[in-house]
Amino acid sequence: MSAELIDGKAFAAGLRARIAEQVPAFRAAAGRAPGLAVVLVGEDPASAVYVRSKGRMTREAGMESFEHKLPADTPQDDLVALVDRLNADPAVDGILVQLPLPRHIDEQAVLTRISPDKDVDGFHPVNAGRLVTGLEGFVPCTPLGCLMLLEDRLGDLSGLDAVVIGRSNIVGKPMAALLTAKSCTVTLVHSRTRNLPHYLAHADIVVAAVGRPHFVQGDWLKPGATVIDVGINRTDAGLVGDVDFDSAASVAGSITPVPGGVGPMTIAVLLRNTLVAAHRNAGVPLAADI
Ligand SMILES: Nc1nc(=O)c2c([nH]1)NC[C@@H]1CN(c3ccc(C(=O)N[C@@H](CCC(=O)O)C(=O)O)cc3)C=[N+]21
Ligand SMILES: [Mg+2]
Repeated sequence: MSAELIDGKAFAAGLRARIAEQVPAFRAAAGRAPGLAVVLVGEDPASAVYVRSKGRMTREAGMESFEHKLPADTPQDDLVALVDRLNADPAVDGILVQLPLPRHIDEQAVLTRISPDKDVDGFHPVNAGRLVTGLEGFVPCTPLGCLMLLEDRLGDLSGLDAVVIGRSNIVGKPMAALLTAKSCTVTLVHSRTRNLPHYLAHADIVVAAVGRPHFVQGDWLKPGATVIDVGINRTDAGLVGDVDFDSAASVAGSITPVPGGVGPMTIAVLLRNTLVAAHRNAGVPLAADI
């Protein structure tokens, strides 16, 4: 191992502390706390763990957490009706509907129902459009967290070659848009890409979001590259990323671990987006950029 570790867990703790520092000013100006509503449908144990830690960290930051747990067989209309009530509730600044949803529910029908101004996940097509056109909106938490780690490590990203692996709406596509906005030369590769190592050989930045354990090999990387591993794969050996950590760490300049890398950033950015939403929704300017 010669790469430096990018400590996402520590960075996320610092970000949450900076958010918590700004909450009292919002409370004083608005007369209420910023509020985040989290909706969980069904009993998926991993989802239940995430939702619990989101609630705890929301409260630790001084914000209000509204948790809605619905049975797995909840009709889509009931879920949509709940989203409508949360859209109309002035105590709720951000709404997160935990994914994946049970199979009988049309995910897009639910996500597009969330008011774009409360869409702290940044999954609504209006916010996706705002991101690619450079308008103010909400950016999905995982790619924004990756960008924060990259800028902390590398400073100005302008002119760097970036390869994003994976083209999901949640990570790959918004990540490519963010890096493009930061003037990187971005290549988006995916499962149908021929000769993936060809593209990686030139990449100063690699963001891996493929959902395949240990997929990215160290000998594909440019020596000194900065590697961000978005993968959360549960295997018999525990939680592993999309990057083959041991081989990658001997070639990369710096690399995020799994766990302790991108995952904690996702929740910290969710709190950041919620604080930003609260200020926008209440018409209270934010004192400092976070
Ligand atoms: N509407 C919605 N928004 C999401 O942002 C969302 C979602 N649905 N569904 C599930 C995925 C997954 N996700 C993670 C959040 C934190 C960690 C995290 O904190 N991971 C820790 C360890 C977790 C563990 O040990 O299991 C780490 O990587 O160090 C991981 C994954 C948010 N998601
Ligand atoms: Mg793919």
